[in-house]
Amino acid sequence: MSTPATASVLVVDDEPDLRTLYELTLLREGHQVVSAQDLAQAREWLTQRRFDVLITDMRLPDGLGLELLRELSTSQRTEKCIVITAYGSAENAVEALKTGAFDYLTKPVDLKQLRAAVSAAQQSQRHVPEALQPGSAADGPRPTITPTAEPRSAPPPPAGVRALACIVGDAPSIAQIKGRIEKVATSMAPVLILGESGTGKELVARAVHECSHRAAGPLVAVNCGAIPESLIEAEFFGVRKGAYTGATQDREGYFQAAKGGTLFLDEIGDLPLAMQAKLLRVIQERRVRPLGGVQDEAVDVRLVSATHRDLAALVKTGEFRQDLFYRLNVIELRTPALRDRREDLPELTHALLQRICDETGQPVPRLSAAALQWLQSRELPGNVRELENLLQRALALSSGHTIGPDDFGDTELDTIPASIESPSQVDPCVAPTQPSPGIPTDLQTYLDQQERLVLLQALKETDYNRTAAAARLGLNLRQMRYRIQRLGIAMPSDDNDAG
Ligand SMILES: Nc1ncnc2c1ncn2[C@@H]1O[C@H](COP(=O)(O)OP(=O)(O)OP(=O)(O)O)[C@@H](O)[C@H]1O
Repeated sequence: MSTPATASVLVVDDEPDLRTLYELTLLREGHQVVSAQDLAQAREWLTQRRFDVLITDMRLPDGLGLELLRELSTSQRTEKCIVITAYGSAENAVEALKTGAFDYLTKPVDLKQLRAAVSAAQQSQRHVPEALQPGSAADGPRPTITPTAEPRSAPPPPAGVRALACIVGDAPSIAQIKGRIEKVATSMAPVLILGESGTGKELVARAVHECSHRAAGPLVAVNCGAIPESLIEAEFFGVRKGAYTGATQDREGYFQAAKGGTLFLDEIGDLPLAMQAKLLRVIQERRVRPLGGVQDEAVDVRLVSATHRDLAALVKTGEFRQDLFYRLNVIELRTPALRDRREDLPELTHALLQRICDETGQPVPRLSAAALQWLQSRELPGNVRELENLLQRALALSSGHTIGPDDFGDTELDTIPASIESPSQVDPCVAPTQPSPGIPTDLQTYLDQQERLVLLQALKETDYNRTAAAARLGLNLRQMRYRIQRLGIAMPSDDNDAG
């Protein structure tokens, strides 16, 4: 097997000049390179020996480069494939990734990106025991690619195993998503995570990152719905000193901060249209230009996006760009709603209690059978987040070593005071009781509590329609969502943004 610095590479391109250029570039990096001018020659090489990386042009005289990818996949070979596509050909790039390409490059190929892609592909090759490696050069060339007994990938690294373990549950839908995370983690293909609020989309994004060869790099998580529109471009692409009054120094954007790692775009469905166009350009060109900058910078991130909204429906209504959707949705992962995996509730409850107590340093109480039954009887439309909130509340209210059904009290949505104006209705720890108005001992907590009550009342009165509740309070939907998230308000349904 190659040392980490040296990869064995097969380059397939019918243009002799380009072949030479790629070969020289990679040889200079210390890689071992052989080349082929068409599919037939490439197949011959592949029957003779194993490579770390295969770089192939999309269009070849005797067929499409994708045929090689399919053959390698059928034969369970582990070569990482990089496909070179024509400039602006989004369909080809997406098809290549869906066929299992590790990455793609667009023509004219930037040699720096070529080097980076080969090195990333090489790093993502998991260690395979020498004995399992196929393809000694003993046999002569044969026209088909040799299947091997080699598994497609070894188990994920320890951080990946830990991240997967954080996704609690044994339901088939959870087992399936974990399996898919492991499978997709080793490619550069963009991942789109879909699922209701509170179903663990962020946990899934983290697991994709931790299982990937980019795990040593940063994971930068961005809530696209919470950034004020006027700041969004600077936040994503960075700012050069002097770009505007107040820009007194260069500042990195999310793309720069995530270099070598993963950029997690949460609530991607809330990205304004103008920003969608800019994001698309960055994905296509793999370059960003900071605000006020004169030079583009190469982008080296893997994109993982998530949303609780129906992106395909947003595409239909023109709220989300189809071309961007197509680009982000190369690999789709769906997190199941809690109601569709009720069997996981006991295990989840136990794991969440353990986690909350670890964080607060308190002993883990026992959950009585009646308490578990009480939880089982709830609808829990806010999914695992709602379960977590309920347990937190029960822990705060329970006095003994056991949590009983009474410790859950009334659910918060049932206990909104008739009038939100009376401070006597709020927690006495943070607000003074009547008749003396006094002053709260923790102003921020007091204000948060007041804001929470106002929001809950507005939501309740509008049947939990965020748009209507926001209008009642003189807020826009973006501001409303931000507040709901900041204050951890569990919503009964995810589809109530409209009208
Ligand atoms: N399968 C799970 N196992 C353990 N904890 C979970 C699981 N799913 C969700 N959680 C916990 O529930 C809470 C909400 O999860 P997370 O933030 O990942 O949800 P989300 O789908 O991203 O929600 P939103 O769409 O509102 O951002 C977190 O504290 C998370 O750790």
